[in-house]
Amino acid sequence: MAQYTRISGSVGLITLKNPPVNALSAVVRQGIVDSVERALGEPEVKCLVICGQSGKFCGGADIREFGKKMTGPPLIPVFHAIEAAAKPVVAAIEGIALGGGLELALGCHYRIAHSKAKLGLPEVTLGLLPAAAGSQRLPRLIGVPAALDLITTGRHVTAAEALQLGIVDQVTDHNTVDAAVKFALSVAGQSLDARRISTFPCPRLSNLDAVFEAAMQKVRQAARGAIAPVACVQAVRAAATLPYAQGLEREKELMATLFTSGQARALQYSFFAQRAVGRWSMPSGARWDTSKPKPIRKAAVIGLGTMGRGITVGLAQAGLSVVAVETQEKQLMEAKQAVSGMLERGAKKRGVSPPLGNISYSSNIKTVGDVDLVIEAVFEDMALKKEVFQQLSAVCRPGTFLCTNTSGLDIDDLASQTPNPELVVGMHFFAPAHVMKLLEVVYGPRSSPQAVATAMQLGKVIGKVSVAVGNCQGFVGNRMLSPYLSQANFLLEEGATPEFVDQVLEEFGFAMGAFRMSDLSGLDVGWRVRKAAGLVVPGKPARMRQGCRYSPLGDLLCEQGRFGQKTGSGWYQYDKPGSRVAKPDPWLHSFLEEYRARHGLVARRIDHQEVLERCLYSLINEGFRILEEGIAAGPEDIDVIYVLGYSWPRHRGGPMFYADMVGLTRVLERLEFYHQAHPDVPSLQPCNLLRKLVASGTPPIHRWREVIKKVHSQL
Ligand SMILES: CCCCCCCCCCCCC/C=C/C(=O)SCCNC(=O)CCNC(=O)[C@H](O)C(C)(C)COP(=O)(O)OP(=O)(O)OC[C@H]1O[C@@H](n2cnc3c(N)ncnc32)[C@H](O)[C@@H]1OP(=O)(O)O
Repeated sequence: MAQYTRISGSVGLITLKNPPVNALSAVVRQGIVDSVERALGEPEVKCLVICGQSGKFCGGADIREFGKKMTGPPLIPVFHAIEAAAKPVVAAIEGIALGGGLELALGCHYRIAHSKAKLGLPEVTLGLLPAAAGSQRLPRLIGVPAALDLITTGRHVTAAEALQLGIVDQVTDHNTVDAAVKFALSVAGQSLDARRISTFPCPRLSNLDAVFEAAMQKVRQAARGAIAPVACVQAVRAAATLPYAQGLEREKELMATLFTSGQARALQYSFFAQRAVGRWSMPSGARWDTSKPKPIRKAAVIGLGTMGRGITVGLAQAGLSVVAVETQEKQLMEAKQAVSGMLERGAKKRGVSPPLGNISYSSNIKTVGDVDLVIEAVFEDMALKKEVFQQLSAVCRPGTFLCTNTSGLDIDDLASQTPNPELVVGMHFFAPAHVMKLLEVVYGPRSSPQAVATAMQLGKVIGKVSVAVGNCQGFVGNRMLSPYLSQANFLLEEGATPEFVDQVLEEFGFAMGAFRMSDLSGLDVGWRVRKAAGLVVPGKPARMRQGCRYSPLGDLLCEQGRFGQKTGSGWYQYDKPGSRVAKPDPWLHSFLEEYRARHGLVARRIDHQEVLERCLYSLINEGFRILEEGIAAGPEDIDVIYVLGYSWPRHRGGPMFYADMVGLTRVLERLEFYHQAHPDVPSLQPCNLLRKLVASGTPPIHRWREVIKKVHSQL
């Protein structure tokens, strides 16, 4: 709702009340209309102030209303009524003014912001554009280049930047509503002719075409197929070239296309999924709301390689006290320098001082005796990790949580090295660990709910989106990647090239195709895992292992020392080791031809559809297996992992959302088709849960949990 009160005798105060972020629901919109009408009708009222309850101005349109039948007054006429008012209206911006919230403020005659407030038009991140006249008012207020930047990126700006850009008129460190009331009284009675943004001409640009061409090129490059950023540029162009009323028409037309698009649905699903993963549950019934985390004040990181350094930076930046341990003196010195450099660069960016004093370095593992939690980040080798866990069990005080940063090793096996396996969880960070948002928190069968709650809470403290998953080979992300990469390899055997496979996957929206990504991560990583699993038989490049089809192509490249970017060659060639520019490699093409000839394989023409379906549907099929086994609690967990950790295009929601969009019946049919053609590839065999979902009438994704529950109860 919106509450109307009178303060200081002559000020009408409208307070938006719709927790948690005062979103502009139908009731709130109606409340604003009624309050404005009332204030304008009261002769004693000289001016109005609009604010939000609980220190939050407004988080924008109510996203939960999208996709439902629209009721209540639409936003544009509401904002026009405010702008047309004959009495000054001042927005008192505390906390947030985002999307429709900022558009509401732009409809007001003046804007006063608290110094800690954040403002922005993030609609593009939801697959939309600021279609409550934001795309038309903002360029008129701050000029085209700055408006293009804010609207196409959706970034939030601080109150200080908003003041500099001219979005707000004043910034205060004190009570914002008081400041706004004082300000409103000071301007009451003055002419409002120069305060109605819709009447402003858009600031002229001499190089208008060049500015818009450059903006379009920039968003097309960054968008990887997303349509909203392109529409945002088009809407701002309308503001720059058309009268306001016509610009609004164009804004509406562009919004109509976006509003009902699959991309908007995917991005809005992603928004809620990212928040839903915090409400984790385990198959035992333990849940986020019944498991209390222990506060972590002091943590230790063991092993200061690339991952350990990033984790140390993340912990120190979040204000924790960190003991950073590396037993090799030379490596310790290098790590200290690297960590300090990262902290200094990060602090410079944020305009704060680097938290160097939060870290103490040591080459002795015995120095971790008084910490609350340890994150072991030594080399990915089970024997080494076990040794470290045994040492930690001896030196840590009772109750210390022992976490391992691993991308796929057995958490339970490691837990068995300690007398308190309930205190052990996996924390799978993604490189670079201080930058990437994703954290897989992996619980073993003996991990206690409190250990999981503590790791999830710690993830939140250090700014990660944490997803709780069960223990299995590769956990969720890497386990699903395995059939995807296998299919990519099989396609090469059958006649495709790495360039073609990557092109198809990149056109789908991945930042990198399977082969460019493998070259970046290092081909030796998978080679080591396959060796440990007994799949690599030197000198035996046969195409079957343990009764299933196997492609030894990656192993053969590794045997030649082709580990990817770091060695200057892999699936592609590079100018020098470490170079990032992948070039097609004639050597690789002849190698593939010889390989096919040696195995009696005849290259055939493979089309886009086959590449996409075989790579993606096998990955999705593994996702259904993961849900069936209870390794992930719901499809949102998998989708968040893929969007944040594996560059799955956000505007496609994630693999499970994509399956829902394609249609489960279609996915099932195509998997059956490919499995018939390749009966020796078990990952193409449709899993039970997928069949069950189709048999139960292909419910929409938000109802899959009901079917999953039934499957689990029958196990
Ligand atoms: C057929 C043709 C039709 C064509 C035309 C139709 C047009 C009709 C529509 C016109 C509208 C156009 C223009 C306006 C559009 C918008 O305003 S879109 C929304 C823009 N706003 C945002 O994107 C802000 C989103 N929110 C956030 O970024 C963050 O939530 C936050 C505000 C910064 C707060 O962050 P934090 O404190 O970390 O809390 P969270 O956990 O993120 O959120 C707390 C809960 O609040 C829920 N929530 C947040 N924002 C909204 C919202 N705008 N609407 C509804 N709910 C919101 C969030 O989901 C959390 O709840 P839970 O999910 O239950 O945890």
